[in-house]
Amino acid sequence: MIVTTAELFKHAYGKYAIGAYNINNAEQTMGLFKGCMASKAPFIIQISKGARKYTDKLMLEGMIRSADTIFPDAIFAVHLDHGDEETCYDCINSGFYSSVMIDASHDPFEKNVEITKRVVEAAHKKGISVEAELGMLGGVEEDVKVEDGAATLTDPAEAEDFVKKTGCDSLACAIGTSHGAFKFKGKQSLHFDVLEKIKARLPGFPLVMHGSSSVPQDEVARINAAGGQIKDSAGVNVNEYLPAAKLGVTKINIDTDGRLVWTRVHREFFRDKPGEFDFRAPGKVYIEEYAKFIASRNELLGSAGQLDDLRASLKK
Ligand SMILES: O=C(CO)COP(=O)(O)O
Ligand SMILES: O=C[C@H](O)COP(=O)(O)O
Ligand SMILES: [Zn+2]
Ligand SMILES: [Zn+2]
Repeated sequence: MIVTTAELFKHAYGKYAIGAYNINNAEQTMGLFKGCMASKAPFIIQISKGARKYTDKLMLEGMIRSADTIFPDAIFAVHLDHGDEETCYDCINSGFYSSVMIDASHDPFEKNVEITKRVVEAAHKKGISVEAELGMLGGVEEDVKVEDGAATLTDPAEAEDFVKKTGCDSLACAIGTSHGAFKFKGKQSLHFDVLEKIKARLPGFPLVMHGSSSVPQDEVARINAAGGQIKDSAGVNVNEYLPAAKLGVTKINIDTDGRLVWTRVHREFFRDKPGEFDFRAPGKVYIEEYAKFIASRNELLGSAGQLDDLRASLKK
């Protein structure tokens, strides 16, 4: 069942975070649904602009509709990840997405407000939730690369002002994470001090953490042992997910880790079976491994086991 992110956040706020996972193909979709069903967790399917171009946006829509039929107990939102204004309107008008992200965080504050406000107006007319972003994460996004040192943490006073001015339903904040597999140099922690200040100014308001992959070092070691060359990678400490959730982070975005699972499975598979050429053989392994990974993340986010209680609360 497709619901809005606002409905998911209402149940999760202050208690646990909903995992937001990107999908691009059928194997990822199957693994995601299987993992969420095994761990009895609600979830958010994220669709990036890149994913919409990879096969076709309608292909993704078809896969998700089919998964919804195959797994009738699933409760999830369909969310556009890092949208520009035009893509937001396309998703809002599609009648399929239940949530969009307008990411104008690279524009000056007033322009970000202006653009976000327009998207909120269009989305709310159709009952669709809007995530906006303030502050700048480091690392690589689809169209932009934020150079080392250029990332800026979200200013709590600006965050309060921004939410009041735009009417957005949730806010992606920069609290020290970045996209991709190379987040930190050395050991670093999230900026819980900033998060606390944002929560104090926006009590009860759902916050979003992008760039939350943990980049498991055992996974990277296996990839490299099977011919990969991923150097100096580092991710978020998984023991910081729940403390962040208690401070109002209701959505935690994890994409890179899933790509690492894919890379490990396929590198090891073809290393060990060099004569194999049926792509379904490694594909099957990947679906099961991705499902296991998703279930393990839902446990860490606290969303595991919440499905029945959420279902009951949605009926009220
Ligand atoms: O924020 C993300 C998607 O919007 C994903 O972040 P990661 O690169 O850490 O997985
Ligand atoms: O934030 C970016 C997400 O990880 C999606 O990545 P993508 O734009 O390469 O699909
Ligand atoms: Zn951004
Ligand atoms: Zn992101």
